[in-house]
Amino acid sequence: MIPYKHEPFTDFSIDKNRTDFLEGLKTVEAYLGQDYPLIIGGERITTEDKIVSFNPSNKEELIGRVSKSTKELAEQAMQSADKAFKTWKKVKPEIRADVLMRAAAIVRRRKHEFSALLTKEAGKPWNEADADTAEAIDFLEYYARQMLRLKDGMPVESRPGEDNRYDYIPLGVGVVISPWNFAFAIMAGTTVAAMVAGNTVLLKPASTTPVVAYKFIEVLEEAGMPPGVVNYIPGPGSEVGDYLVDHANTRFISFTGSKEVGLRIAERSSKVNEGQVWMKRLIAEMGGKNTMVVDKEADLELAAQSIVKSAFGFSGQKCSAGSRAVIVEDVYDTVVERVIELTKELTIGDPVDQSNYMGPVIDGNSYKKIMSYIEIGKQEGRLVAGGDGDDSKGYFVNPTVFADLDPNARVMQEEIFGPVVGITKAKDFDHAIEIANNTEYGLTGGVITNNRANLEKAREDFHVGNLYFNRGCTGAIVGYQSFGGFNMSGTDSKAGGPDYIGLHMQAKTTSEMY
Ligand SMILES: NC(=O)c1ccc[n+]([C@@H]2O[C@H](COP(=O)([O-])OP(=O)(O)OC[C@H]3O[C@@H](n4cnc5c(N)ncnc54)[C@H](O)[C@@H]3O)[C@@H](O)[C@H]2O)c1
Ligand SMILES: N[C@@H](CCC=O)C(=O)O
Repeated sequence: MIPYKHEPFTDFSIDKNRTDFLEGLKTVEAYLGQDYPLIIGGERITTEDKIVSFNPSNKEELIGRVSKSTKELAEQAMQSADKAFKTWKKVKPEIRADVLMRAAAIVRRRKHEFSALLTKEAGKPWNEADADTAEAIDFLEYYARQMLRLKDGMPVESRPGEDNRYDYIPLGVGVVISPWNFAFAIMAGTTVAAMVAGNTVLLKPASTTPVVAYKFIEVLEEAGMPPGVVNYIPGPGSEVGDYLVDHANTRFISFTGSKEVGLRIAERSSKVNEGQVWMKRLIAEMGGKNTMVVDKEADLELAAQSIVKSAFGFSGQKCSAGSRAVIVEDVYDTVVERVIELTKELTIGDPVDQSNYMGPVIDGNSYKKIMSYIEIGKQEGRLVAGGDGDDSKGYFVNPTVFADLDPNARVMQEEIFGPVVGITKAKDFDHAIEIANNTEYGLTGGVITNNRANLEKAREDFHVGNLYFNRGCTGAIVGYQSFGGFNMSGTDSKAGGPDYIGLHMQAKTTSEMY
C-alpha cells in the first residue's frame, strides 16, 4: 500500500478544473428535488413524513426530500445493526479497510459532483466545498491505513512458557450523529472510523444536509459494504437522537455538534438503562470560541490576513473559526485598520458563482441567531465593518467586525457560528494569552509573532487542542494536524489522528501457558 498523503486541493485558476466543477454542478442540478428513503439493513424504506433540504442561497430551490425516521424505525435500524455486528466484527480488518479504500477511489472520481452538492446543499463556496470533499477522501484513506496498523494489536512482554497478546476488538453498535457544517467530511469520517474498526453504525446526519449523506451511503454500498453495517436514519435529534442515545444496545456514541447537544448526550448516555451491560463510550466534538493572538513583533499583514480568513471562511461556520482576535496594544490600530479594509473587500453571494468569497449561512434559525448577536455586539463594542444581512432570497450575513470589546463581552465569549469577529486589545503578549484562555472552550487558536520566546510561551500556556503559529486557526489536514479540543470543546478525541480508531475499540489481553 502506498503511504498516506492528503488529497490535494483543486486549483480553480486552471480552466479545466473550473469546467469540471461546472459539470459537477450540472450533474447535481439534474437530480435536485428527488425523494430519498431511509436505508436500514440495506433495505430502502420510504416514510410519508419528510425532512426537506433547501438551498440556503435560494430558499425556493429544493435539494431533496428525505424520509424521516421515527423511534420505531430507529428501533428497526438498531436491530439490523445488532445483527450485522455479529458478522461484520469477524470480517478481516484488511477487507474492512478495503471498503474504505474503494470508497475513496469512487469519491475521488466523483469529486466535483460531491463538492457541487455541498455548494448547493450547505452553501459552500467552491474552495470550501472542495476542501470538505478532499477531507472526506483523506478520512477514508487515513483510517483504512490506521486500521491496518492496529489489526495485530500492540506488542507486550511474555515470559518463558507464556504467550501474552494485546489485541483490539470492536465495541458494538455505535450511534454517529453528525453536523451540517462539514456535511461530507465529518459525517463520512466519523462513520467510517467506527465501521472500519468492526462496529456497525446508526448514522443520523444533520437535518439541513441529509442528501450528501445519502449519496455517501450509496458509495459505501458500491464499495462493498454489506447491508446493515451503516444504517442511514435521518430524523429529529430530539426524537431519534434521544431514543438511540438512551438505547440499552448502544455501545458508543460519536457526536459532533454544539456544546448544548453534546452535554445533553453526555448526561443521557451516562445513565445505565434496563438491559444495558456496559458503560457507553462517548466521543464528543463540540464548539469553539477561538482566538487569533497578534504580538507586537509580527508580520502585521499576515496577522490581518489570518484574522480575516479564519473569521470569514465558510461564513465563520467552522468550529475552528477565529471568532475573536486579541492584539497587543502597540500594533492594535494598524492591524484593526487592515482587518477592516480586507473585510470590506470580501464578496458575498450565491456560491455557485465562483467569484463569491462568502456564501449564505445555513438556515433561517442560524440567520436570526447571528443577527441577534450582531445587535448585542453593537451594544458591546464598536461596529467597524458589516453589521447587516439580507434573508429575502437566501440567508446572507455580511462579514462583521466589532473592535474595542471587553474580553468578557458576550460576543467574545459565546459561539456565534457566523461571520462575526470580535477584537480586543491586550497590554502585552502575556496579557493576550491570558485573554485567549478566558473562555470555556479550548478548540483552536493562532499566534502571529516573530518572537521565539513568545511562541514557546504560547506552546505551553495557550490551552487549546489545535494551536497554530503564523497562520490562521482553521483548515486542519487529516493525518497532519489531528483535530479536537479541550474543555467544553469536547473529549479531545483527535479526528484524523493516530489514536482515533482506537477510540472505537477495546483492548483484550489473552495469556496462554505452554
Ligand atoms: N469540534 C468539532 O470537531 C466540530 C466540528 C463541526 C461542528 N462543530 C460544532 O457543531 C455546531 C454546529 O453544528 P450543528 O448546528 O449541526 O450542531 P447541533 O448540536 O445543533 O447538531 C448536531 C447534530 O446533533 C443532532 N441533535 C440535535 N439534538 C439532538 C439530541 N437531543 N440528541 C441527539 N442528537 C441531536 C442534530 O440533529 C445534528 O445531527 C457548532 O457548535 C460547531 O462548533 C464541532
Ligand atoms: N477541522 C476543521 C473544522 C471542523 C469544524 O467545523 C478545521 O480545522 O477548520
